[in-house]
Formats: sequence, structure tokens, C-alpha cells
Amino acid sequence: METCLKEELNTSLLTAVGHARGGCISQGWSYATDRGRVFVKINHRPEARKMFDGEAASLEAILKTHTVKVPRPIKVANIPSDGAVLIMEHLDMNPLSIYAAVLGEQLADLHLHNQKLGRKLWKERTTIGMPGNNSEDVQFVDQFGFHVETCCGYIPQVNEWQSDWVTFFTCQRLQPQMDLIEKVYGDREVQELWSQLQLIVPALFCDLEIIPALLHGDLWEGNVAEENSGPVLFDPASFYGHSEYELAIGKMIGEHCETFYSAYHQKIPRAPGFKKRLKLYQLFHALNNWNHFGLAYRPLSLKLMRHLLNSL
Ligand SMILES: Nc1ncnc2c1ncn2[C@@H]1O[C@H](COP(=O)(O)OP(=O)(O)OP(=O)(O)O)[C@@H](O)[C@H]1O
Repeated sequence: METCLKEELNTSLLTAVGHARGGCISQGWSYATDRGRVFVKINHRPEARKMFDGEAASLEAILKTHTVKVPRPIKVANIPSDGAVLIMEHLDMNPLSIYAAVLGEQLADLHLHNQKLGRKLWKERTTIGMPGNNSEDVQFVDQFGFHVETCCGYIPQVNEWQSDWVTFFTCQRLQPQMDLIEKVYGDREVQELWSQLQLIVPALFCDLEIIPALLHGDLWEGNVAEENSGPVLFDPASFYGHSEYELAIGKMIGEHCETFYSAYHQKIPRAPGFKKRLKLYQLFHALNNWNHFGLAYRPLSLKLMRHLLNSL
């Protein structure tokens, strides 16, 4: 493994620094190298290469917006035995505390970034003498999806481009989770609820204009931190989607402090129907957790489905 890392990084120095860090999905180590300190995530699953290619592409996309700090990806490589590594910039991170409000503002900036590009492009196209050629480093995106698959956990997400958000979320987020549950558990009750629920999903989005926003895509408290100089996000599973989707997982797993939400909503106010849609978005994460961690997430999934069915 160390020989492989030395080759990939073209470094003669490779000294492990500090402790191994284990997330739920991968293992991580920091190393001192000729090019400075790096953080290496290692995963031995068959999906590891796809996971890490998606994570690296997500980090690149967020970096290009210059809105919120994420570690700079350096390389994704296969490892000789099995699996893959993602090598990235090492950051000295502490739990989020004093920068919660700054993170709220910066996350809103990330979500507004594509919208701003769209406005700029429209202005250029409608102003005589301006090129209007979408020539920024990051281009305006008018659909939902992403250019590569990204994994929320280790399950790949269907990121094919789609112009309608409700279709995207129903067919490319909820349906694949339902299909996995059907395959592994053959759960009739959940399938019956789903057949009713999918009919009413569009009603949750009445009169709402949704402009694709670049999302972190897996924003739970375990993927949020701060350095001495400001907040940091890591471990993204990005795609262009509805900005409200991003807030669902934090609400489900534990409250980020209120200062985070109020700073965020000063820039992106809650739209009518926000609370109900949050439940719908929480349903995705409950199902995704069920597919990763098992039946303990079934009661929450059923509860959210019944709640949504009864609320309309
Ligand atoms: N660039 C980095 N520099 C230093 N430490 C990092 C870096 N990225 C991640 N870490 C540390 O490693 C831990 C695990 O990383 P990460 O969350 O990316 O792993 P994972 O297994 O994909 O996560 P999850 O549990 O969210 O599925 C983090 O909690 C963090 O402490």
C-alpha cells in the first residue's frame, strides 16, 4: 500500500501522521510527503473507484465556486489488492462551533452560485455588445444531475441530466432506493405506501420555481467542520438539485445550531411548503440509511411516508 502511495504521489517521504480516521464508509490516514501533508481515504469495496471519482469531481466542482472551503483533491487511484484511494489536501479540522453562521452564509452562496451565473448569462445575452457565451470557469447549468455518478454512502446516485426536478427526485432518487428495498427485503407495506405517495409528490411543488443549485449532497453533521480560519465541508456527493434538499439530512440526524439556519435563510428564505418538502427529502435519507444499515431505518421510513400521505 505504501509503495503504491509513494508511486502515485511521486514522493520519497511518506510518514503516517496522527491517528487513522474512520468514517462509516472508508478509512483515512494523514501522511507527511515531499509535497506537504495529505489525507488519504481508502476503501476496499468494489464500488470504491466510482465513490472516489464522484467525491473528487464533487470537491472540484465546489472549489470552482469559491464559496465554501473543501479539501483540494489530488488524485484517485486503484490499489493493487482491491479497492481505491482518494488522496486530498490535509486540513486540520475541529467540530463546527464558532463558524456556524459563516457556514450558513457560505452554503447559501454555494446554492446561489449557479443562479447568479444564469442571471449574468441572461444579462449578457440581452445586452447589445456583450458576448453572452457562458465563458466562466464554471458554466451555468439549466438541468438537474451531474456529469459523473456520485455516491451518498456507497450507493451510486443516478445523476443523468433531467430538466424537471420532481421527475428527477422521484425517478432518480426515491425510486432507485425503493427498488433496492424491494430487491433485498420484498417489503409489501412500503411498496404500497410508495405507490400512493408518488401520485401526490407533484402537489408538494405547486407554484415553485426551482433553479438547479450545486449541492454538497450529503450534508450531515459528520461532514461539517471548521479550521482556525473558517468552516469546512468534506465528503460530498454533489449534484445540481433543489437547494432545500441539502437541509433535510441535518434536520434528521441532529440540529446544527440555529445560527447556521438563520444565517442561511437570510440569504435563501423558506418558500411556502418548505416543511412538507423537508419530510419528503428526509425520506430519501431514511431509505438510503435503510439500504446501508438495515431494518432499523424501516420505522422512520414508514413514518415519513404516512406523514406525507396524511398531510395532503
Ligand atoms: N481532508 C481531510 N483532512 C483531514 N482529515 C480529514 C479530511 N477528510 C476527512 N477527514 C477526517 O476523516 C474522517 C472520515 O472522513 P469521511 O467523512 O470523508 O469518511 P467517510 O467514511 O466517507 O464518511 P461518512 O462517515 O460520512 O460516510 C472525518 O470525520 C474527518 O475527521
